[in-house]
Amino acid sequence: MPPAKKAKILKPDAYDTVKNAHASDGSYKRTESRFKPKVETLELDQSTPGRYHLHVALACPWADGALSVIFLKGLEDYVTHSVTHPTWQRTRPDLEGDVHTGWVYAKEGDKPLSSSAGHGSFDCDGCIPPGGEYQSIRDLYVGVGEMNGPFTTPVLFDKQENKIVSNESTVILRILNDKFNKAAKHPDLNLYPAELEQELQTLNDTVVYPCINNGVYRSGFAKTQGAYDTAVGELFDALDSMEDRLGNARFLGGDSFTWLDLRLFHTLVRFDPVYVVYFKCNKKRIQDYPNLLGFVRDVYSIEPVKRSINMKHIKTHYFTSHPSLNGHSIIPVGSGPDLDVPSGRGEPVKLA
Ligand SMILES: N[C@@H](CCC(=O)N[C@@H](CS)C(=O)NCC(=O)O)C(=O)O
Repeated sequence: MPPAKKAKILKPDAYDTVKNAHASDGSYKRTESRFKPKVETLELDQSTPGRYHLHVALACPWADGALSVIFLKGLEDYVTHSVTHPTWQRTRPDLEGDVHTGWVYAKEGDKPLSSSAGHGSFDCDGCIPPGGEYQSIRDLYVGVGEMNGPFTTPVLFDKQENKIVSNESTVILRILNDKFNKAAKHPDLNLYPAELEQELQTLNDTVVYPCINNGVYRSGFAKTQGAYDTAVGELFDALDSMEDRLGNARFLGGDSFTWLDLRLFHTLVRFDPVYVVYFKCNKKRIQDYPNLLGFVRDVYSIEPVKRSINMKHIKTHYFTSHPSLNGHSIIPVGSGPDLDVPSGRGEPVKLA
């Protein structure tokens, strides 16, 4: 048998997509999503199972949050989903000069993939291809005429019309909560209680999104010391304030679990295993915040949320996808606190 071909080792920077989206002061600027329909006026089909499909990277907090809502609402038979390989790959490996790397599809049992710089070997466990001709998330965007990236997950896709319904997680969450209740097994579960709408939106817009959800990325992708110092300072101020808030209430809006808890959870559950090390968010760990740790355990105890968490995909993605941050794709040993223990914050969580 001929010897297995050795992967070619590339220069770390050559295949790295964490190169775009920075301001002149070195701070990270996330690109706005392009498909943000107004949910109130959106008309969606509620009687054709499988028409809508969610493309998910399980490592991605935004996409994984959307998958949690599919499970929470009992929509898995109506809105199908697929799961990418965790390690970013060149999406046009045969095209010389096209150095884009991003999410690609594989199926369980396929041969493991190396990082785009040629290091390591990462299996395809948990990958679910979407069927059809899509090899990557880029293919999906290109298929609807969107030639320029970023080619992000989540994407809610309408297979009948061959179009992207939305690629913005906040919009997709609201769609899944509001728009498929005839098909949902749990139509009464409402993650957007009207009486909390304004309060939660303000808390999101001023603290949770900019300083925490996006704050970890602003810290980790900063290209100057000043940009990093600002981002990490705002991040830990925000975590301190959430620690205080969750000392007085079980969830951000009080007794009931909402979309904003889900958004906060998906960042916190990745914090100790990934962001502390990878994004240099090491002033404190979630483990050092009793209320935040209890909150993460409470949310993780909600079975449909837990079902959406795949720690192997989470760790593999971050540590193997950006050669300029972790050239040899070594995955650190820690996986964060044990989440399978009672939070000590009262009765087991029950959803309304
Ligand atoms: N605003 C978007 C952000 C989505 C996003 O940035 N997803 C990342 C993964 S966590 C991605 O797919 N990045 C691919 C790339 O930048 O090439 C949302 O919340 O849906």
